[in-house]
Amino acid sequence: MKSLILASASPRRKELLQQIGVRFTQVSVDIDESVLPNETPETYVLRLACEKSKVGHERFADSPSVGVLGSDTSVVINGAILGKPENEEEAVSMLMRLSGKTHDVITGVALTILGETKGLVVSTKVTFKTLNEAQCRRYWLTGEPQDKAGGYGIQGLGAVFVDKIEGSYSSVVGLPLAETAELLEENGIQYWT
Ligand SMILES: Cc1cn([C@H]2C[C@H](O)[C@@H](COP(=O)(O)OP(=O)(O)OP(=O)(O)O)O2)c(=O)[nH]c1=O
Repeated sequence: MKSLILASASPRRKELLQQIGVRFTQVSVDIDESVLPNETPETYVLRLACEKSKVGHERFADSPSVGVLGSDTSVVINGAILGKPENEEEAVSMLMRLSGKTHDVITGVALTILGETKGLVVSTKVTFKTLNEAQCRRYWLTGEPQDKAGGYGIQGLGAVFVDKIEGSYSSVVGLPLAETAELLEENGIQYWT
């Protein structure tokens, strides 16, 4: 049987993969997440997902049949990529940019196995209610925006900002489950075990 490694430090990706009954081990990998000049958001998240998966796989060079899954999530509004906010001002400005508008949450997923890396990108539309600055500052104090793309968590306290979602909920949280299950199955890794 082929085994799977999740190359991620994210507790949410771990929970999502557990949710569909995949057996795996989690390892964290550190890569440079800077955006390259002229890189589109889709190319960016796919490149990072592939890098996380390849860097993770290098650690298992002796076992090429081990599958390594990497993933990356970004929030995109009017073509601009929003990563994780570094401070309160950045978080408030990100959230006010998303206020009353529809943005895309894009997640890249990649699997490296037997010397090959296969990847995909899933895009989901999220529409925010109108927010005010005081609310965004109060939200920052909860500690939730700090480690999340776009500065919010749909699965947590940030759910109150969301008016509508079109597409994959799990992809917004960090791992599109339907598409990931298909990618794993095509490569001989089971879910629902
Ligand atoms: C929009 C949104 C993002 N996020 C999270 C998903 C990702 O974990 C994070 C974006 O950062 P990523 O760089 O994609 O992932 P990560 O640093 O958490 O983990 P790793 O690189 O080790 O795999 O934002 C939510 O949890 N909820 C949301 O609603």
